[in-house]
Amino acid sequence: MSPPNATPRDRLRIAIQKSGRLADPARALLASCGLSWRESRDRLFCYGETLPVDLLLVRDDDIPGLIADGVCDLGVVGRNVMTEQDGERRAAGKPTAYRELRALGFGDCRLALAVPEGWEWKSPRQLDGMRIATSYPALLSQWLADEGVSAEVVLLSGSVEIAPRLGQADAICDLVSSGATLAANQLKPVATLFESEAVLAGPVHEFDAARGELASMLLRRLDGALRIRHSKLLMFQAERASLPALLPLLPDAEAPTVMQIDGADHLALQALCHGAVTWQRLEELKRAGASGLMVLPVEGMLA
Ligand SMILES: Nc1ncnc2c1ncn2[C@@H]1O[C@H](COP(=O)(O)OP(=O)(O)OP(=O)(O)O)[C@@H](O)[C@H]1O
Ligand SMILES: O=P(O)(O)OC[C@H]1O[C@H](OP(=O)(O)OP(=O)(O)O)[C@H](O)[C@@H]1O
Ligand SMILES: [Mg+2]
Repeated sequence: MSPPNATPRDRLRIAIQKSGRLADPARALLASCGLSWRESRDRLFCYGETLPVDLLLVRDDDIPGLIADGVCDLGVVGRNVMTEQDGERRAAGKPTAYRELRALGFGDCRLALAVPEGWEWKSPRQLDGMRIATSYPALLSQWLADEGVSAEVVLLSGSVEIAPRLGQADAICDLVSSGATLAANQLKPVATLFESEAVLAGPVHEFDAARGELASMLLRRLDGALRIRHSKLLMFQAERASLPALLPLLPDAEAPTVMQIDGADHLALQALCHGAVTWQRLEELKRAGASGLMVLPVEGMLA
């Protein structure tokens, strides 16, 4: 069932971050699915040219709500934001309104609990009666409940790491990637509450026929794009006798295509490798009997 205020549309609308960490990779990924757009003057809306798939450029925090309200059909957002807002909705007695359709492999980070470096950390029970600053109250409260800890959650919308130095909180719970921000604020991570990356989010209900077809096509293209994102096509020649030495060097390759040339023993091979094809790997293949090695980028793939 569609949300009540979803207006009938035959175009698909995807919400992405206007500016920030997820903005460029989200756009690049959708462009690699063959989408292109004409941007409005205010840079808030992009009209799909190659396909009827438009973009809405917004704050990342607004994306789950736009999907819940049926204003957008899909969104690219951090799993952290989606899950936090789902927790907040459920705490307010509202039903789940969106779900993760695909993990997108960028925007990796984790939600961690961090304490002042001088603390001797033993267990979450040390947090009993303490104040913890966070922008993720639902995820933190759930973790505290699971750990049986009774602590005060201090809600901050940003610059959470500074809260202990300002005396606003004893510990913090925030996103961590390199750990540099924690270190700069004399904090150390002691527990990971949640692992995150960017995801494609969609509604819990099915789309109507027209948008359903568009969404299915987009997901098929997206799967192809995600699969080949780090892939290379490797081409080379070898004697048949070298195959037992060569094949173990291609553990990440799909079954290679093997063609005979110049009689039965001289072969041409091509293999789609999903891992890194480094110089070192090429040199190992050469030592194992490969010649005429060529590495080609892969532009697209449809299974
Ligand atoms: N340090 C980080 N490293 C990697 N990914 C991160 C990091 N911090 C956040 N992210 C991911 O990127 C998302 C967007 O982060 P960003 O800092 O751009 O958001 P924001 O400041 O809330 O932006 P907006 O203005 O859209 O509200 C986060 O929700 C998270 O999923
Ligand atoms: O572990 P690190 O690599 O240091 O990254 C962690 C920091 O990145 C994010 O903030 P951001 O830089 O987006 O600034 P913000 O305060 O505007 O969210 C997050 O809120 C942390 O503060
Ligand atoms: Mg935000």
